[in-house]
Amino acid sequence: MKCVLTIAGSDSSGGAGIQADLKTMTCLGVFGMSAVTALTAQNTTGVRDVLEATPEFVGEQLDCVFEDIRPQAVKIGMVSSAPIIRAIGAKLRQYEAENIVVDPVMVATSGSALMQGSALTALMEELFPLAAVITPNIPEAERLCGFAIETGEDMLRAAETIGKTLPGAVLVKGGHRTDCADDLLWQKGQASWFRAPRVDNPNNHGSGCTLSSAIASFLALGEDLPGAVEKAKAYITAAMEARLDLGRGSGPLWHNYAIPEGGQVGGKGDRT
Ligand SMILES: Nc1ncnc2c1ncn2[C@@H]1O[C@H](COP(=O)(O)OP(=O)(O)O)[C@@H](O)[C@H]1O
Ligand SMILES: Cc1ncc(COP(=O)(O)O)c(N)n1
Repeated sequence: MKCVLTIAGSDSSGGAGIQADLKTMTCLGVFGMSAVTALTAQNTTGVRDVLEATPEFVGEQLDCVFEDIRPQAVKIGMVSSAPIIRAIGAKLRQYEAENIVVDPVMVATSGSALMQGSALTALMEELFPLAAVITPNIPEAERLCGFAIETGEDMLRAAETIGKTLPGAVLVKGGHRTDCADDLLWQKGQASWFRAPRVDNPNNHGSGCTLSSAIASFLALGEDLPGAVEKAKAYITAAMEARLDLGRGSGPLWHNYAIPEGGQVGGKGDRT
């Protein structure tokens, strides 16, 4: 069994954060584990409140996981403060964690800030150097490269600018474009596009969380990075095409689209 750890925030509405990560991992056939950095009181319309874990408690969760069940990949999502980020960096170095995917979550789709302003420098200094890949969306990539991104050409320049500062790779996600949903991977000086038509579905709550945990899952299963991105992209496109429509705001994806209606176990079981 391949095991994957998510280090992220909890989303009470179940579509993003830890909940999206564990659903994704389960659907992709790996054993999911979690270290919770913060509780959020949120739903599809927005984030109402955030309660951070202490850095010490985040560290304790990581000790418990690594001392017992070693993950073959780690996904990092919402990490809201510099002390929490430093605690995570120290533990991941101590345990020589591998296949680390960092989703630099800054602002929720609904517009609420999920990271303190002062935490970005810590994220860049402590966690980016450990990452096999970082996965900024367009607004996050704009903050990292310092210029506006509108076209594919801009994405290429941004990926190159950000990629040059990293030992690992960068995947600039195209979910915020209006003409397509193409993502761009920049790895070792080489660019690869992962293209997909835009799915006409306003429900994209948790799409970045889902993509990054799918990449981590496929890395744990033995794919190389381009292979993991390709399979993760196919998974998220299908989960979006399944057109779940829940909540009053931007709703969640249907992670379980490949599981038969009624569930895999029990569900519509025949009773004779
Ligand atoms: N409407 C859409 N149609 C198809 N793919 C999409 C759509 N919106 C987002 N995606 C894909 O979802 C993934 C997450 O991207 P994005 O929504 O930009 O991340 P974030 O949630 O961090 O803002 C990417 O692979 C992106 O291309
Ligand atoms: C706890 C938590 N983590 C991350 C996100 C970002 O979600 P999205 O993928 O929609 O940007 C979120 N809304 N809540």
